[in-house]
Amino acid sequence: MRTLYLDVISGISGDMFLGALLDLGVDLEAVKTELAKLNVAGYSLSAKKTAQSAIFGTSFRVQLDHGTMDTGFTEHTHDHHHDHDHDHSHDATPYVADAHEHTHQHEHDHERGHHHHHGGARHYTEIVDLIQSAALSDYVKQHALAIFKAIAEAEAKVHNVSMAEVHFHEVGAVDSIVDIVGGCIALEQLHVDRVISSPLVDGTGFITVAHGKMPIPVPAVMQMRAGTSIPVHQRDDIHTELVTPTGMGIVKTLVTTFEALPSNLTVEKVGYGFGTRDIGQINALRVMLGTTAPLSQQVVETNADDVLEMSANIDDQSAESLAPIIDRLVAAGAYDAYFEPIQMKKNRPALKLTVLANPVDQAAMTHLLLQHTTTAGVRYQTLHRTIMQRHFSTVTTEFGDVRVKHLTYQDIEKTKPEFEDCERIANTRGITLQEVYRAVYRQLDSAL
Ligand SMILES: O=C([S-])c1cc(C(=O)S)c[n+]([C@@H]2O[C@H](COP(=O)(O)O)[C@@H](O)[C@H]2O)c1
Ligand code: NI
Repeated sequence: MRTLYLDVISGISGDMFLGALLDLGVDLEAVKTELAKLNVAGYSLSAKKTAQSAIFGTSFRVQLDHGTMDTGFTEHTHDHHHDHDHDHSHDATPYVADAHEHTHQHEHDHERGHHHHHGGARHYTEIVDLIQSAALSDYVKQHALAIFKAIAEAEAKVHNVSMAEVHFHEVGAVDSIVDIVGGCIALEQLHVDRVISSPLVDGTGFITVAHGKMPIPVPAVMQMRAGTSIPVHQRDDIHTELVTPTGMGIVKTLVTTFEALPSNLTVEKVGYGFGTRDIGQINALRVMLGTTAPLSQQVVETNADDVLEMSANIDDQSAESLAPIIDRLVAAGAYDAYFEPIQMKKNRPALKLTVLANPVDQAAMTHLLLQHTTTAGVRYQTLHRTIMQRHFSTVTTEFGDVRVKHLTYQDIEKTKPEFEDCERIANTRGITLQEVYRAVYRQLDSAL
């Protein structure tokens, strides 16, 4: 299963997220090509390879063209570094107050005595239309819309307005659209099956935006935590915002579990997406891209371990809608998952779902169980077990290479050709599975 792990060492914003994915190798030109399918113009993107604390990563920025914003307004050029860089007090995001009350504090406007106008503001509903009508993939549309919805719901609640009244003013609108839609495009290109995250880190204190001083976590971020158990650790030595509303919207929508880097994840790549502000330490979102090999193909060096057994009795869900949970649990790393027919209270024929998993995956498995079944609770017990050590070798036969599993316990040894390899060869060569097995054992015997 292809996994993206967010290591939120110093917060997360929209451009840190996209920067980190670009750092993993996503092609910026390909992202630009997809973004061009949106009816948004007047911006350019840059992704610079740069260093912080001698660590190289990617600094991704959205730059609005001078006087060519898609809004038709030609007020100012704004190189928009909203993440972690609010000294200029430019509130870039969801903006909900009456436009005429909002005085833009950007220096260009101050110099020219401009009152910021919001003729270019985009309502949440317009952004939804913009995304829905674009020729983007369903994956990108669904995920981007879900992120915008999470942010707009939080903004609506914080400012006590309806969703339809939430609007993103011109700079913030382009920036958020590019960060969010671009992030989803990048994610699709990485073919990620799941996104998991470390607990989040935010700062403390207050930041100044156009509306005044906002407590950290900023209200929209705090609101998005309502009804969730998203873990956030606040650093009392960092007095600025590290998690922006866009960053939290991305996390809330995409992340399925918050946990330490899974022990069975084979990390293929590490990427860093930089924020702009100097926070006295590396200011980056670190991401790891990796895969979890099927359990039967993992090396085991021990003869004993603990296994978590989880179960739930279910009497009110159709067999049809229950069945997919097994594949989801196994894809997320469960050793096994299965149903047993049972008889429940009120004479109801029902199913008992049992999951065997690594104890470190308890949170992830629980989340999947509660999300995809009707059960209101899950039972746990930790079991001790004896297991055979497991190693692998590759045997070359006249039909092709076959992986072989070697199991050992004290004086006991077992050897088993990998079923998937034998099955593939049997199918492509038009021979029986037995013929492939025999060819493998001939090679093993001749090596003795
Ligand atoms: O403009 C508004 S209404 C606004 C509200 C909030 C709330 O938390 S409510 C926060 N902000 C700040 O704007 C910038 C940009 O955020 P991005 O999500 O675009 O990265 C950030 O400092 C927010 O805290 C603005
Ligand atoms: Ni403004």
